[in-house]
Amino acid sequence: MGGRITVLISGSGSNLQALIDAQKEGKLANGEIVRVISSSKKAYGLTRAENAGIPTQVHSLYNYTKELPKDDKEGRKNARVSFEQDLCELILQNEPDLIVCAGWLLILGPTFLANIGGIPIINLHPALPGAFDGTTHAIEMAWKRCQEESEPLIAGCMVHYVIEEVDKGKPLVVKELQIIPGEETLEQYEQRVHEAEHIAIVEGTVLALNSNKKI
Ligand SMILES: Nc1nc2c(c(=O)[nH]1)N[C@@H](CN(C=O)c1ccc(C(=O)N[C@@H](CCC(=O)O)C(=O)O)cc1)CN2
Ligand SMILES: NCC(=O)N[C@@H]1O[C@H](COP(=O)([O-])[O-])[C@@H](O)[C@H]1O
Repeated sequence: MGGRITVLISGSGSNLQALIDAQKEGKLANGEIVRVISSSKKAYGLTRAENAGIPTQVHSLYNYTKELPKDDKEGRKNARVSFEQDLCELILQNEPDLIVCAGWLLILGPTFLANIGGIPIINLHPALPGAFDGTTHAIEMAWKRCQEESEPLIAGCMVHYVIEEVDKGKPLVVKELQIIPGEETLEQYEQRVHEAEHIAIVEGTVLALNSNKKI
């Protein structure tokens, strides 16, 4: 039962907090968050993890690229490979059974996916399958599309398995939300999405842990 979970974040960590709270309340299928890794040293999610007594680590791509000229494409490509190799080593230290991207704002490239030892990875995305894939601005894009088209839009969020093609992995949890043009501000819709995300991230993590056990 259960499983060791490493959570990847980049920002405020409200979805990490939902996982921490679920673990405390015994609602994470006996899963244990063993480490939180942030791509940004400024991420408030680091504070949330530290407050919960969870080991943290900052792993910043900037540290690998800051000395490189902006137009050094080859150098930046090699730096990203090194970043991903080191990220794999970092994660594998904790021998997790599951990796959860909870607002991790970097694409996990082939180097990472080839060296992570087949550990399942799931991601939270604030859009429905096939809508606004590959973006970090899906909430705003969905709301604006609805206003522009002046038609109700079914949007929402999902938790999906991570594969090389961004946001194209098999969905685990889908939460649909209807946006009515002119009925709510972007901020109000965003709040509804985040509320749905906080439920979806826990449901998706539990499903992934239980699916692991079947192997
Ligand atoms: N191989 C995969 N990697 C990631 C996936 C995935 O499905 N497959 N999900 C993403 C999360 N995500 C959307 O849900 C996402 C994250 C980041 C980006 C992106 O374009 N990142 C840029 C940097 C953007 C920035 O710095 O603002 C980049 O990595 O160069 C798109 C979608 C997690 N990774
Ligand atoms: N494409 C990835 C993406 O847009 N992820 C989004 O980042 C936010 C993280 O919030 P949090 O740091 O408060 O958990 C969430 O809205 C999540 O869906």
